[in-house]
Amino acid sequence: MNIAVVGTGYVGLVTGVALSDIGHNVTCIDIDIEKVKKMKRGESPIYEPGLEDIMKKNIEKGRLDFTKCYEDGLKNAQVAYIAVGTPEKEDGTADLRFIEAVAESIGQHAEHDIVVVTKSTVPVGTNDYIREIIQQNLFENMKVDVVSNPEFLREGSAVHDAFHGDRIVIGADTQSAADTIEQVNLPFGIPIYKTDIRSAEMIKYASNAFLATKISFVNEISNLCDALGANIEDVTAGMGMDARIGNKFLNAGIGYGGSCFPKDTSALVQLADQAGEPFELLRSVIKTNDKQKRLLVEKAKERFGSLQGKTVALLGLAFKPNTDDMREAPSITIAQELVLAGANVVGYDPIATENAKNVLPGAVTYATTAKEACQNADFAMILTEWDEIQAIQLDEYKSWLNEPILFDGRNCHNPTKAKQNGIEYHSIGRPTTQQQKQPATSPN
Ligand SMILES: NC(=O)c1ccc[n+]([C@@H]2O[C@H](COP(=O)([O-])OP(=O)(O)OC[C@H]3O[C@@H](n4cnc5c(N)ncnc54)[C@H](O)[C@@H]3O)[C@@H](O)[C@H]2O)c1
Ligand SMILES: O=c1ccn([C@@H]2O[C@H](COP(=O)(O)OP(=O)(O)O[C@H]3O[C@H](CO)[C@@H](O)[C@H](O)[C@H]3O)[C@@H](O)[C@H]2O)c(=O)[nH]1
Repeated sequence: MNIAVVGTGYVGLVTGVALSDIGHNVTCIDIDIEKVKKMKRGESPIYEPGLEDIMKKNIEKGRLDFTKCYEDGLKNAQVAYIAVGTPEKEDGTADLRFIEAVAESIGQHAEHDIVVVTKSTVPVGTNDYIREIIQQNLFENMKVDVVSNPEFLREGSAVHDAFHGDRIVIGADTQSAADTIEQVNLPFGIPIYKTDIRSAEMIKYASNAFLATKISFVNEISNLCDALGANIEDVTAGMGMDARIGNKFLNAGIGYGGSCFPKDTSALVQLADQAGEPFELLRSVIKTNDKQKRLLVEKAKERFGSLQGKTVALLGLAFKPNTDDMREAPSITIAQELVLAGANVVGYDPIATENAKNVLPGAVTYATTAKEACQNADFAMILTEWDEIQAIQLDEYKSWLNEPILFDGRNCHNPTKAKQNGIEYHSIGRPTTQQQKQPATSPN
């Protein structure tokens, strides 16, 4: 099938590349001309493991192309995917201005019947709005169907997820549109779930809100473990053995970040308010997450009294491993709090440093290796569990840091081993080594 994909960010580019890899002819449209030039050369503008190889392969096979021009991109397209950003507005609602612009452009340039598929995460009801905008902009009367096809890929494993996702959700209000998009996706061999448009839109928000809730829940439990002397890893291992709970997405840490959970939880809270059904649980999830992002700095302040003049190495800056994405990374809040407390902050990330420079406070300096970040630092904080950072041996910290003090926001190391290595080790929901704790006198 001939397909246009509008927007070539993390979702659009991966979608375009994956659709071309299963045999479709794909033209990706983006307004960013520099990006388009780069992609035409087979270079990915984002860091996503495995993406560039498949991209190059399909460009060479003549199935994948890039353009800035809607007219060219839509000329032969039977299907057009919308994959532009839906960032958070100041009031927490989803900003639909990129969606509106794309819908207008599709309406203005569509030359024949077309199925428009929304991959972007959009509030319930938005696909009706998209259809309206397209129809208002059409030159002649042609058939435009809209389909909600939310995306569930995770950054860092986006290529794997595109080919091995758990489900493909297709929300349509005509059988023919649903069938067309089912046909497009059949070669992936992923289970397809068909429903109506509004339910499909809601599945996306509900899924992200549920996953965010799981993380805030486990973070609250980890803080209780800290206070009561239990170990969060043993607790989640025991919880996860219950098939109804499941053992995934139970890692306590420094809060969720990224381009999706923070904005999508806020958007759903706003949507719920507008619908007259306030979502108090989700409000608490967000509040817990904001608190959790500050936890490591609170622990450091408790340990040192004052952080004035202390040098801190931040290891890992991206919101999760295997991505260069810094959107809503907990490292932003942590670096801000540390700078505010008078600390000298040295950051290191294997991939995200250039993006970090745009969002971290100007006072932060950057190292090119973890070792360089730690040398002359009074303590280190692990913020992103990159393989490379997890692989740093405890005795290396001991030789690099001024004092062997480590705050591990991702529970990468074993507290017992840290103690054996003479490291003062603070982590999330697990015993701190080399510090006296008062035993609780009564469980009540
Ligand atoms: N990033 C993820 O992991 C992820 C996963 C699932 C769903 N989503 C959702 O997918 C959508 C896209 O997210 P993203 O992270 O890929 O966004 P992104 O910001 O990385 O990319 C958006 C792209 O759209 C382009 N663009 C903007 N306006 C345009 C226009 N008028 N015409 C053509 N191109 C235009 C931009 O230049 C940019 O390249 C969002 O709604 C997001 O919530 C994201
Ligand atoms: O047990 C866990 C799992 C994740 N996280 C954090 O949660 C955030 C999000 O992680 P993850 O979900 O792996 O990455 P994303 O790329 O943001 O993917 C989420 O957001 C996407 C955009 O909507 C969806 O498509 C995906 O299904 C959904 O997992 C990161 O900060 C992680 O560190 C935890 O703290 N503990």
